[in-house]
Amino acid sequence: MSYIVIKCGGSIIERLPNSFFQSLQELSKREIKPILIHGGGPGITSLLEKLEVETKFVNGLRYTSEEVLDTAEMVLSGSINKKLVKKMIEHGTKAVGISGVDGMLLKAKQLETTESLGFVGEVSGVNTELVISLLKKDFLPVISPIAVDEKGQSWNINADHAAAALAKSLNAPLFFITDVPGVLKDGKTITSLSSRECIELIGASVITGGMIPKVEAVLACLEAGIEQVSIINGLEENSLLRAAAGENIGTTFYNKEEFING
Ligand SMILES: Nc1ncnc2c1ncn2[C@@H]1O[C@H](COP(=O)(O)OP(=O)(O)O)[C@@H](O)[C@H]1O
Ligand SMILES: CC(=O)N[C@@H](CCC(=O)OP(=O)(O)O)C(=O)O
Repeated sequence: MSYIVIKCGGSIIERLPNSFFQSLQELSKREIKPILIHGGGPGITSLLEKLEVETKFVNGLRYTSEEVLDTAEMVLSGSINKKLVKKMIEHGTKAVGISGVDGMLLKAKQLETTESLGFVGEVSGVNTELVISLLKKDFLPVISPIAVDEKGQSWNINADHAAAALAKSLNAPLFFITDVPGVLKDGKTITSLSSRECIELIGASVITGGMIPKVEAVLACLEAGIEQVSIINGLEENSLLRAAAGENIGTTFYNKEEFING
């Protein structure tokens, strides 16, 4: 069985066109099986504001205290995960929502960074058996990026990082669905990028904020030999189906240097 991993960003979850869910339904009937992993950063921020808990980001990653962790888990594994599953059911898809905690789907350890980020983790293992068993029964897994360690401690994983770990463990192409048409420079979409160019664009502060973990995730995938990673606009009608059909939309990252501009 072969797979594609689709990561849907919190930036657009509330605004996804119906064609996105129709595309997932269409893809789920094909031989290459889709798996959806989602974020929900704006939803977490909005609940934290209501709770009057301060929140800050360091290079696109949220500083996660115990209180922030509880809120993130509630929003990601609760409301957002179920909202997506219900939308997919409405479109005829057999969707099953699970968090990275369930069945230790995403095993975590603390993310090592220069500045401590609290309960921000990185994925140290993926229970691919669980994902594959759902797919074999024709369920489409919808995964939230809260992970767990052997002590039963939850960890907040940036959804882009979690998507890369999942794609790497399944050796699957990865599509990031977000609110911009791809990586932008001077207002224009860069259609293809190499690893070297990505690092340069981060260094030059062209890539900032939430685009940093996305590009870090891309680099991890390319390093692991994933054939194709793309960042595409979820607001564009049928963007997912078009990208899955090989159309060159958004920004595509290839691990073969000969396909790369510049
Ligand atoms: N060079 C860039 N090109 C495109 N977007 C960028 C760039 N640098 C920073 N960004 C920001 O990254 C955002 C996407 O990241 P994020 O908000 O985390 O999305 P998502 O929730 O889909 O993961 C864009 O909306 C944009 O504000
Ligand atoms: C550690 C970290 O940053 N976790 C993210 C998890 C959600 C996420 O990544 O959502 P998006 O895809 O919408 O950005 C957060 O707390 O916002």
